[in-house]
Amino acid sequence: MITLRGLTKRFGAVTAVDDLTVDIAPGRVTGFLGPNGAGKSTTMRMVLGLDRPTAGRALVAGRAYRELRHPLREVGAVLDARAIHPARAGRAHLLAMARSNGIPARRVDEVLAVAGLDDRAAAKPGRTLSLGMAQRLGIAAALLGDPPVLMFDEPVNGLDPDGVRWIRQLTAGLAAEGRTVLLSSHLMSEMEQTAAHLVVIGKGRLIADAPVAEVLATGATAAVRVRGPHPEGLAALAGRLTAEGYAVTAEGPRGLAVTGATADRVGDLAYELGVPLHELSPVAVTLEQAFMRLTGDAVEYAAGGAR
Ligand SMILES: Nc1ncnc2c1ncn2[C@@H]1O[C@H](COP(=O)(O)OP(=O)(O)OP(=O)(O)O)[C@@H](O)[C@H]1O
Repeated sequence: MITLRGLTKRFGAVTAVDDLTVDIAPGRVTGFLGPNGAGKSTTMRMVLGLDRPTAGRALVAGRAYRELRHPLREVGAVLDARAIHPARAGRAHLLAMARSNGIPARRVDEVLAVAGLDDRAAAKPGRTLSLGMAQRLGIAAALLGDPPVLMFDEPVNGLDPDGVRWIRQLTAGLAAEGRTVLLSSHLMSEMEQTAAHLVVIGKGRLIADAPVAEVLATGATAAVRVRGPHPEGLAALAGRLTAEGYAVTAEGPRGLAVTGATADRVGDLAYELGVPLHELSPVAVTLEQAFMRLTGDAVEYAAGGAR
């Protein structure tokens, strides 16, 4: 279990993480979603004691990282797969880690096997590893202490389809063993098949904490297209919808696009107002749109922007 309570981190004028309170439960893969700059990495760094919270707490199994007696056995993480020793071979790196943490050397072979690194790959110096191989080595290191809590920052970044499939199977297996598994991503589509539960943040704030299906449903029912023969009737309907807090845009004189409302609600209001409709259809939104809608004005960098 990872417990965040009022977790806040400021860097000068920038509030990277803003009063985040959420529990990351064991036994399922939780996707940690948010646009670039949302504060995902900073949150993970605070869980690992690499950044100190400005306020609030980040706990693993009820304790701050620095209070953990055997940190490697409590939480494993890959924050930056490329942060590996350039000259040292993977196996030597893992052996050194094991030795300094009182973990038996045979565990190195176990985690290399789980990570799908054969003897040849494990003998290569870090700088010669592909990103996919470096990811696997990072994951092997995270698993070394057999920890009940695992955190991977953007684990799918730069992986080929086989690598993506492998990450999915691995993380599902780790969760099925009862571990807490937190994976960050800025892509909703990526998490759809990987995570069971989503924690969505934007500008450091919690936006959603719900099962994947629920988050998707929020987006999928959120747009409705309306057509009717009488522009004045549609204008009245648009006024009523706006008054109820829905976003309405005109699509020509005889059409409306309504965001945030269900087709049922729009249909009921049209009936109440006596406005005839010729079309009332939920608009299928893509996962990315559902995500953008959720994060809304919380997007710090527009799509296709910097970083
Ligand atoms: N050491 C730092 N000093 C100053 N600002 C920082 C520092 N680390 C992060 N930030 C800022 O905090 C905000 C959150 O960054 P963070 O890296 O946690 O977001 P993220 O959701 O992980 O995004 P990304 O996927 O792009 O890494 C950003 O505005 C970032 O510029």
